[in-house]
Amino acid sequence: METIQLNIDKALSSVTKEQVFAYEKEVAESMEKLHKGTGKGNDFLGWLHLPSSITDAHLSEIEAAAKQLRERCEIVVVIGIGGSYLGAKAVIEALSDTFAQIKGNGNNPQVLFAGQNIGEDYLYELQQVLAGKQFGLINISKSGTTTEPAIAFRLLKKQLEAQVGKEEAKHRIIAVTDAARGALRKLADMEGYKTFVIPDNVGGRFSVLTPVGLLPIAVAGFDIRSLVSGAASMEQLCGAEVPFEKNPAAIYAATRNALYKIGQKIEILVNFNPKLHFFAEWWKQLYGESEGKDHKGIFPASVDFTTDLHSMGQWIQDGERSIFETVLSVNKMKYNVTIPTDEDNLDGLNFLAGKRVDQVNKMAELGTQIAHVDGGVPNLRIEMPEITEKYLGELIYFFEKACGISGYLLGVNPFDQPGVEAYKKNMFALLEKPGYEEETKAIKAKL
Ligand SMILES: O=P(O)(O)OC[C@H]1O[C@H](O)[C@H](O)[C@@H](O)[C@@H]1O
Repeated sequence: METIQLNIDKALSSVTKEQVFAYEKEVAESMEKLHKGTGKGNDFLGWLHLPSSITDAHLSEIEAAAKQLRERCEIVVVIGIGGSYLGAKAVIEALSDTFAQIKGNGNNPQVLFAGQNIGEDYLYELQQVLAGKQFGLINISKSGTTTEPAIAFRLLKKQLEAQVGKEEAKHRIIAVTDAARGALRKLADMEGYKTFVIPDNVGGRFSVLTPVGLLPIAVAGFDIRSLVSGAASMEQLCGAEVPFEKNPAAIYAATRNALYKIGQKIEILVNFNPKLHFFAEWWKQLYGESEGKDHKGIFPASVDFTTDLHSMGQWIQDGERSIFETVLSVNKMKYNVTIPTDEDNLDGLNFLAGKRVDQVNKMAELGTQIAHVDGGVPNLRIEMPEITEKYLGELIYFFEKACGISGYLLGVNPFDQPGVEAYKKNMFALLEKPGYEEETKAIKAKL
């Protein structure tokens, strides 16, 4: 059976296999911390066995709720930020027709996003798109108190109720939030919205395989069962009992930590397929929030190739040698486009006539790998047979498991994010939120 494959051969000019394998014992200890729940942040390990424990009944409930929205709505707006946004966005973008918003999307509603920014023009333009349309809302917030989605929900709830009335609006709003806490839970219970629970022990950035990701993905018309089963097969392949050298999550965690140790402090997730752009955004939150603390951590960056070879390519080839690349490589394209021959051949490209576009892309990929490795950029490669729900599920779990191991190797708590509160505190102080009087005074003195 085909699965995603990790290959670290082209990183081994910078670190030796021995340096990677020297992590075997520490990886085993990290793995034990995860599986026995004895490490830091052990109240957030609900993602570890999530794929294998999702029940058929739970998936059916999500599918039924998705069906309700699909039947009533031509547009569904998913409201959320961070972990309550990026997983669904990543999977939907990866699986969708790139031009679905122009072409239409068959029987599927358009899925749009809000609450992931505080862009006034973004919200205005979204409201204009929704005017006169049959739309619905999925409001996602684990804490139920995050400002960005709360502002978006306030606006769009009002608009929906104005367009279809309060009663119908109730059937078009679904809330995904904590079982008991937070303003969104209170509001949903008061208004009588259908709700789904984000388990207490699953942090936002690890929540894509809960209704946080599964509901929007199902609304968009994709197969959540296949996504979950891909993740479940990776749960086995990255299990605690799988030996170090055969365990892709263990090898990835060890390699990136070995590279970090020798000064490669930036990891660039590379794709050669624009559909994976938002997968990298999801990955950046996963690794950035998990590892960037105590003044430590690899900085997770991303590029889309070949696009960014024409902008960032120079830096990567020739800039400071503090980076390594992890390339997401997709074997098989969905469609077949052949380069035509041209009588005049003014562009000199007739040597490519008859070749598929992807053949050119693959040679760009190979050429880039060789150039970057020659230029001193260690290269890890993850091969994906094709972009399907199953392989995305595998990739998601692989990165989650490796992230847990890697965070423990680094010596941090991979499951908290205390640093993100600093801007919120200042923003509330500047906006003179009741209860922030002291902070307001203090921050105004700094202006
Ligand atoms: O789901 P929510 O509670 O609204 O949180 C949404 C996001 O914002 C927070 O500030 C955190 O940095 C993220 O880890 C989280 O995923």
